[in-house]
Amino acid sequence: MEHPGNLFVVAAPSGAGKSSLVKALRSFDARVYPSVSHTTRAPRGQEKHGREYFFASEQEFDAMVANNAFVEWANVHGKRYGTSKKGIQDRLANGEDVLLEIDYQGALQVRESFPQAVLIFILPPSWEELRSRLENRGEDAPEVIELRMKNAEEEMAQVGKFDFVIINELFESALFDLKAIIHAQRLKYASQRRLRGDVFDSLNLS
Ligand SMILES: Nc1ncnc2c1ncn2[C@@H]1O[C@H](COP(=O)(O)OP(=O)(O)OP(=O)(O)O)[C@@H](O)[C@H]1O
Ligand SMILES: Nc1nc2c(ncn2[C@@H]2O[C@H](COP(=O)(O)O)[C@@H](O)[C@H]2O)c(=O)[nH]1
Repeated sequence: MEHPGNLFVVAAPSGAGKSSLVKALRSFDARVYPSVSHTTRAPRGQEKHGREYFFASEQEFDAMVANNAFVEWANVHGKRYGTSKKGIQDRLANGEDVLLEIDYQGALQVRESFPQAVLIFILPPSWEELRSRLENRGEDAPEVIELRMKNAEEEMAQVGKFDFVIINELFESALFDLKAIIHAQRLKYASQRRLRGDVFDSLNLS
């Protein structure tokens, strides 16, 4: 589907640091809109409905699937997560840049509907560091951490299907890489033509 906004998809195993990177990115770049997903998992800590996620019951999620309301959805770590069409289509159509923070299954589904989406994978620097980040975050029970570490093997095996890979070792360096990818995408001909059509027109460029 063609649309004027850029669509960025960031995937990573749980704990690699994608939420932290996207949050930091937003403090520099208000032009990129992070989509809020629906999930059947329970809220953690300070999470608020409509801010981190729309928390849905299994029945509510089933109804959205039946109504074809999702661009993508997947089972991740035993719960369901999905990106609603409503949340992103209008923004993209209005020329806004949208960023999805989702798992690899969802990312590959998004590519089917939006072939021009930019798929970015975040890797941790090591297995030890991934475990230590999950443990130090202090949000998940030990059995949940074990499940996420186990699932990370399958997730990381998908890295070659992505357009860009960022290794999140030093946070500032990974953030720089993320900003660079977004900036490069915005500098592409089609994006510039959409944003700066007046300049192209005045230069008599088509
Ligand atoms: N470069 C880094 N160095 C050290 N710690 C980091 C780095 N990046 C993120 N962290 C920390 O690692 C933990 C996990 O990060 P975060 O919650 O952003 O991961 P995530 O990939 O979004 O996980 P999930 O998919 O479960 O939401 C957090 O406590 C965060 O502060
Ligand atoms: N396919 C999708 N995956 C999603 C979506 N929203 C989040 N996620 C991924 O789920 C896991 C776990 O997240 P957590 O908040 O419970 O730690 C993580 O990999 C997210 O990226 C979505 O809409 N679709």
